[in-house]
Amino acid sequence: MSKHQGTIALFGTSADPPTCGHQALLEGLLAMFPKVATWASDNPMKRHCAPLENRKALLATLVKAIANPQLELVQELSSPWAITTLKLANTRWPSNELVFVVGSDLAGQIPHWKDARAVLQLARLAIAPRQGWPLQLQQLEALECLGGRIELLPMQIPATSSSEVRSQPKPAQIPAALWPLVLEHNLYGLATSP
Ligand SMILES: Nc1ncnc2c1ncn2[C@@H]1O[C@H](COP(=O)(O)OP(=O)(O)OP(=O)(O)O)[C@@H](O)[C@H]1O
Ligand SMILES: O=C(O)c1ccc[n+]([C@@H]2O[C@H](COP(=O)([O-])O)[C@@H](O)[C@H]2O)c1
Repeated sequence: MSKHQGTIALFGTSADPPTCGHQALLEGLLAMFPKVATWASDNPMKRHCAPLENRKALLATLVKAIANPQLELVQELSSPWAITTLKLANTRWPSNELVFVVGSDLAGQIPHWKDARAVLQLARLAIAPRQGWPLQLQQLEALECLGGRIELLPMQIPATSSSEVRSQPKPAQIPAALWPLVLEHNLYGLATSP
């Protein structure tokens, strides 16, 4: 029996915009978990560029392009607060084990999230490696001190970042399937980039 049988991987993202890194992360999760749920959310620690409606549409397009029945956009889970998302997810899937997935750049900030201890109680935490953000022992210890049950995901994800795409056009970091929407709504200045 696979150790992840019955587990649902939860992956929330600002998706401002989704990059090839988000795509690789979702595809990596699909190889490991029987079900993956994703949604676009606002982040209380960030100022977003595109409205949530546009970011949701971009992520929905990426999900459609990945075309795997194990992957679902569950936008109803969207909240700036992980605690709210996890309460909704537990109500929706009361019998499944839940794993909240983040990149290693977020490991250090999770103890400062709203109701961090409760967040770590409601789901296990899976950490995907992000290039340039090596996990530090103190970060893992701080999470474990709060009751975190942590899994490190063996994945290789390209070093893309949404903020890099926003600060300078980086067409190669945008998944091919997103281009029609990006051009239609003239998002991120990419319509006019060379
Ligand atoms: N290239 C990547 N490698 C590993 N993890 C990633 C990568 N891109 C995003 N993530 C993870 O995916 C989740 C959603 O990230 P988000 O949508 O904020 O993208 P981002 O590139 O980090 O955005 P920004 O640059 O605006 O901070 C976070 O948990 C983040 O750590
Ligand atoms: O709960 C919090 O305090 C909190 C603070 C920052 C980020 N989050 C969540 O972290 C996930 C990833 O956010 P982001 O912006 O890195 O894509 C997303 O689901 C956010 O709602 C949650």
